Amino acid sequence: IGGLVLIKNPHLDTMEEDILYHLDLGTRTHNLPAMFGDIKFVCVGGSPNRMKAFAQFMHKELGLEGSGEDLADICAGTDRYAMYRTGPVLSISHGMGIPSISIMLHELIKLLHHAKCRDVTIIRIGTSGGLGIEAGSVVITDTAVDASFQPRFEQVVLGDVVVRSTDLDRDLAEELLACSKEVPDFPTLIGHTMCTYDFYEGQGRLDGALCSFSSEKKLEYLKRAHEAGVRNIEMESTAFAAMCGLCGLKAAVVCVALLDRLEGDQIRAPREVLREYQQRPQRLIAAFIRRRLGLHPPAGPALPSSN
Ligand SMILES: O=P(O)(O)O[C@@H]1C[C@H](O)[C@@H](CO)O1
Ligand SMILES: O=c1cc[nH]c(=O)[nH]1
Repeated sequence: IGGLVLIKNPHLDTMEEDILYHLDLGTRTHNLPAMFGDIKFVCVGGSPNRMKAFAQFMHKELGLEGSGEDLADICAGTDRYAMYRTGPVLSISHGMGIPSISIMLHELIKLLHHAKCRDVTIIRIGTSGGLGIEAGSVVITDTAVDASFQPRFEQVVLGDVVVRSTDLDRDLAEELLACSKEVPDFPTLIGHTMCTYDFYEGQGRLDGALCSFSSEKKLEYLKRAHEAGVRNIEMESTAFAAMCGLCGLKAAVVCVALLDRLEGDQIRAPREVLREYQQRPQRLIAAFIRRRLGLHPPAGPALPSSN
């Protein structure tokens, strides 16, 4: 049925109650359609403070009443994830890495299903390591690939490896690129995003507690990734693309590059610079949501708060 979230689990219908444990929500304890039925945009990102700042920023960008400073954490009963809503926008943290985002997405997707949400667009706003691009550039992912540059997400289910595809919505990526013209003070590009299971060895870094390869091997790997079309590296996009795609959600990944990995491993930019980088995907997505809602022209030079 048009626009509804598809749940690919026949067991769910037989359950009298569904407890979304890590979100501290449930079908018996909460009226999910009343709380979330009108949500149209879901934004996710690793850090709880970033997602709070994004919700507060969106509150202002949507011209809603009040400062937005007092938005409450809907998942306050648990400290696994943080969730905020303002207008039709839901903002949720997912922690670091595939296991963490995948638990959150199982429960979030069921939440959107129980709430009978329709036509939801979901966007990951994250940070990443760039590949051959200037620090501070924003990458809109066309294809999420694994550490062998393949567009697949492998999950072990009952001891067997299940392979899922990682397609993202092409039109949405193009629409986001078009919106980037409204925030011209940083470069935005479309490219492949490589998703790994680790920040250090898994991303070819020489500066972890363990390292089993030479700096020549590292550069050879990163250059191969670049030749395969990879423009940035992070740790959630394949699982995010696979799960959202299977459940019929239009999904996008928009990450800022904190450094160029062809130039180094350590993130050396001052905290203030990193904070401003983190705001870039938020500003692009705010422009996108405003445009979708017909709130033209863009608001003044507002910035998300510093998280
Ligand atoms: O959304 P975030 O900034 O958490 O995304 C990337 C990938 C990992 O979660 C983390 C590593 O620093 O940043
Ligand atoms: O290099 C980086 C920076 C942020 N996040 C990553 O996963 N890698």
